[in-house]
Amino acid sequence: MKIIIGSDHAGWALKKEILPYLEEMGFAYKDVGANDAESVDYPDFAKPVAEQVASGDYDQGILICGTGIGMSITANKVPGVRCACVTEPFSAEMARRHNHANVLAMGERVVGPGMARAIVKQWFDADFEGGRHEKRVEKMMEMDK
Ligand SMILES: O=C(CO)[C@H](O)[C@H](O)[C@H](O)COP(=O)(O)O
Repeated sequence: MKIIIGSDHAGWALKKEILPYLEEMGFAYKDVGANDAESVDYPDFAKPVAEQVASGDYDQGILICGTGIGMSITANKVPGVRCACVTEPFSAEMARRHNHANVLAMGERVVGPGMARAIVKQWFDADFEGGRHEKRVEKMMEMDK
């Protein structure tokens, strides 16, 4: 599992908490920044993460900003990306099992480090179920064409 992760200044501190957890889980990751709390623009980080997931260079992306919303709106503009902005583990699991989501967005101003770890665990523990969800995801992806 290859993961690409990015944040803006408002998600940087939470990203720092998540990176060692990814290592604990045995995942290789690439961090595209931000690298400190200096104010930056979230699309500058969401775009490269989303593009490199869409291209297949990475299996999954993680994006963290203040709320996760700006990151998710930006990521979902890239064809092939299914980004879910998640605030608790049940939605993380469902986003993977039903929506075949390939980018996780979270907000540092919304979830604490413990909740974020629980979200990340559920995200990577869950797999796409296929079946009745297959054609629904296909219908979504048709809109990228
Ligand atoms: O895009 C966002 C909201 O949808 C992110 O939460 C940003 O991190 C946030 O807008 C940054 O806010 P700031 O006041 O510039 O720190």
